[in-house]
Amino acid sequence: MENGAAKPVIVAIDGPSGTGKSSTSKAVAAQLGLSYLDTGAQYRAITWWMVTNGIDTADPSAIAAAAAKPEILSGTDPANPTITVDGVDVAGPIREQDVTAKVSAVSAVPEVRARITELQRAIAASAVTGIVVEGRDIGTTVLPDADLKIFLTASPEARAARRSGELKGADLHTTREALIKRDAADSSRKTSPLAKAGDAVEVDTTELTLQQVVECVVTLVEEKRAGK
Ligand SMILES: Nc1ncnc2c1ncn2[C@@H]1O[C@H](COP(=O)(O)OP(=O)(O)O)[C@@H](O)[C@H]1O
Ligand SMILES: Nc1ccn([C@@H]2O[C@H](COP(=O)(O)OP(=O)(O)O)[C@@H](O)[C@H]2O)c(=O)n1
Repeated sequence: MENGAAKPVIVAIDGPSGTGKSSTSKAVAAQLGLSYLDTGAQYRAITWWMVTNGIDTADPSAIAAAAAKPEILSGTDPANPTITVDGVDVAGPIREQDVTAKVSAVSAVPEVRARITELQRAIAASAVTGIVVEGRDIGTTVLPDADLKIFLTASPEARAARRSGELKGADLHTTREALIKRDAADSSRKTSPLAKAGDAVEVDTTELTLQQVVECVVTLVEEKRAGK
């Protein structure tokens, strides 16, 4: 590139819930001076808007008809990621149980995916040094030309234990069942399901600490940058 500026690096991190996507992506982006995008937060935000505005989330045609209405903005600083809908900070409400239970149905609607995918591509294209984008379909659909694709996995037991640790008072068995149900819905939808891209590096995080996962991904990014 001109003036010796490094080409922006695009990193896609996909995988099911509780595998460590958000924590890993934020840490990798901070360490490497890259932007960070939590695409799950965008799907949660549009779901929150549907619920708040009385849209029947069991009716795909009602969701499709409203999909263009909310304005969703994501702040991409890994030290302070933000999410607003029509100017309202929804970082807290989008993690509530009701939104979590409905997000798979809303995000399965093609009109919702088209809208959010367009936003994601625009954000990635404007990242000056590069970006770490985490979700379910980043390597397969949103950014198929990403420089590096990672697919994180972990046993359902480890994932449920991590999630129940976050949700105060959450029962391990109920959390595990809810995760498995959401994985199944996300993996079986027609449009852009949760899937590992053919050229993604799979990392099983069950027995790894967060720091080990971060080091592994940072090393892979540096190797890519060095042209290895
Ligand atoms: N390798 C790991 N070992 C133990 N706990 C982890 C690991 N990676 C992430 N966590 C913890 O598990 C929880 C879920 O991680 P998160 O990054 O939100 O996963 P995801 O984005 O894939 O749903 C968080 O509390 C996080 O601190
Ligand atoms: N790229 C993405 C990211 C999330 N999603 C949807 O958004 C939901 C919430 O994603 P999330 O990353 O916040 O999930 P958790 O890791 O918080 O469990 C997922 O269960 C999917 O239904 C998606 O369809 N595509």
